[in-house]
Amino acid sequence: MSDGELGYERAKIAGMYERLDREREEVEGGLAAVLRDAVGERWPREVAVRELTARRDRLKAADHGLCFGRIDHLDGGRTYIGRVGLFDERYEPLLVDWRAPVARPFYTATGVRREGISRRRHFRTRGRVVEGFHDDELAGDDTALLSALAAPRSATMRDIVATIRAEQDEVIRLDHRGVLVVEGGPGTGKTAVALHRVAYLLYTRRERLSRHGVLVVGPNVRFLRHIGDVLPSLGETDVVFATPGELFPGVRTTLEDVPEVRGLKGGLAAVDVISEAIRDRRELPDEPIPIPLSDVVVELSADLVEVAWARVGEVEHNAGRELFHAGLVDVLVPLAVAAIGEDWPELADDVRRELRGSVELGAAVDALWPLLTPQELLADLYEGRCVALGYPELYRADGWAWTVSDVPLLDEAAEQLGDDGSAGRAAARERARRVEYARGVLEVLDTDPALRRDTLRAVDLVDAEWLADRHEAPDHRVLAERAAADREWTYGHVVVDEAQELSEMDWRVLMRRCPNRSMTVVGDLHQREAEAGARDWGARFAPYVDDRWVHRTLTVNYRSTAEVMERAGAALAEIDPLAVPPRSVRHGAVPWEVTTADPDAVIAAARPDSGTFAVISVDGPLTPRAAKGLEFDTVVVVDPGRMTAVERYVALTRATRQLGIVHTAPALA
Ligand SMILES: Nc1ncnc2c1ncn2[C@@H]1O[C@H](COP(=O)(O)OP(=O)(O)OP(=O)(O)O)[C@@H](O)[C@H]1O
Repeated sequence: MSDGELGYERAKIAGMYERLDREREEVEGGLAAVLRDAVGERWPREVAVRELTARRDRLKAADHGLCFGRIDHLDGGRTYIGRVGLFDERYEPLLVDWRAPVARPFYTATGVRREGISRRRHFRTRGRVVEGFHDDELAGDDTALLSALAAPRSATMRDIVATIRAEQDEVIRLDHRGVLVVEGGPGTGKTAVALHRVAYLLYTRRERLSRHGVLVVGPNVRFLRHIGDVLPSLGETDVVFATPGELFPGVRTTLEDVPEVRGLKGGLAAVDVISEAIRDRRELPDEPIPIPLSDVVVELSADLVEVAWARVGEVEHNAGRELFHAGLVDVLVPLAVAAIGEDWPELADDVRRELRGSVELGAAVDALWPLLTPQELLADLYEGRCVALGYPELYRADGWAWTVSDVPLLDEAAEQLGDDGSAGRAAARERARRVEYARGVLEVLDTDPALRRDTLRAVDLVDAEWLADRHEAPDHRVLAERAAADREWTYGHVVVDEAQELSEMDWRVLMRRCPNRSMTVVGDLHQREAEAGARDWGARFAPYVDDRWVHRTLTVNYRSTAEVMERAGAALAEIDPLAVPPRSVRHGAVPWEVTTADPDAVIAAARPDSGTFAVISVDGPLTPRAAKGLEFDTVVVVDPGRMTAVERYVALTRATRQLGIVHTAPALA
């Protein structure tokens, strides 16, 4: 990036901002003129006001990162790409809206399919100033690939658009609307490919995806940080990144259960455990509960409660409370009428009304059929109820200390509990109140004698509902924030990385979040550590999509050298003697291996002056589990003999350049 070129781009983009400001002034002027216009027809005026307001808001929003990219066409032409389209005075395009067809190669061209462009330029801006840019030269040959692979890695993954290979390109563009499983050994680019597929889909299916967003699920926060830079650099922001421990709004956890409990919570039997726990919260009274009415006291016995239970039928627990309440009223009315011993026509109706409003009966409903949140249900289950229900292994002293495997159970509980409808009723009441207020405002304006009949009146331009909605505080959060905070949000596409680790219960959550089943699932069954994880993709997806899922394999390793992969081969053979390791495209240093009583000294000596470095051992600092999906230029693996075969395979396949192995010898006495 030369200074001259940067200066050129700065001037170019400053010119776009000038044009943007001018256009904004024009739109503001136009809007003011329409609002002043007292003679035009009502509807055309209203349409003009709405259109100009929308255009003004769009131009305002474009201020932030107005122009973010440029593509150079093979015929020598250039196109600048940004948030809105702008023309110069001669109607030549100055900036092209990113949604226009001509902008497509910015998102979809790769080294394999250049789509008529030779270069893609990404601008980095702060406010209105261009701070710098970087280029993807779409050379499409192996020199570019090999130099990219040989370059030292940083803490975050870069995008690989410039050097994508044919088998990867096919996956990125695959036109399959359902579940796509991408499998491949370590370093085959599964993660990189899944992220580029997101960028591609965000472009080609933008209608749907810009409304619903995309969810990317990765194994841990460090991994999400590692990959988080790839998508924004491809120009996309409607994406929520989450670990499985973050999929239930309001709960964020990285705590883990012991493997035995993880297994129990991960299997489908957990669905029944939740149902049992809910049923167990519906109580029968030990003693009859007295319900005083004005003329008599009736008693609510266990038998009567059972009759009311039976009337509720199959509904979600919280929604069932209202039916239970109504059922109790039904069974108590004849009892009360009989106890009063008189009979006049309105008596039953009076008693019914009184029972409905009875504080004592309301309290009885709360005690016998309590309103429950998912958190209350599970905490109570873990803190003791689990023992009585026959699941003592679920016991923990602090029921609220959430673990990652609790998240799908909380979600399941939320589904089975449902809501009691109060939030919806409150929202409807609030909107009705706002509309009523707006109607009042309009009436005041309309009857103002100062306004003559032939001048434009407020009611000519707006109605009460429009006015009410306009004054509702707008939700300024970007899609990703709104989606992440809403348990019932459904995404247009879901990407799952390290998918072999997810349990059956995790998949239930993800399928709920993605009812259209548009998913990119990447993983490697040979790297599965979790007991409740996947052994077979078909079995995982059959309950949701039968056999209508598609499988692709990536076979080339872009991370580790042939020498590193050869050393990792024994661990793979232990996991699966028939497995074929991915083929490396590079050669490099042979891994070193030492046995020592002083591993710290060896590790200190192995630390390179530059490049990323990690020490992987079962005791940390980086465990094999936490190292999943990550990579470093130099890796030292300590005591692989203390690891399971899968942990060893994961640990030994993290290095891009140099691998060292340290075995700790017992210190001499
Ligand atoms: N076509 C490519 N050009 C340049 N680099 C590539 C290409 N494909 C993959 N890479 C690089 O190879 C490395 C490994 O990719 P990635 O992490 O996506 O692999 P993975 O299959 O997800 O591995 P793991 O199973 O270990 O998680 C990354 O640094 C990625 O940028």
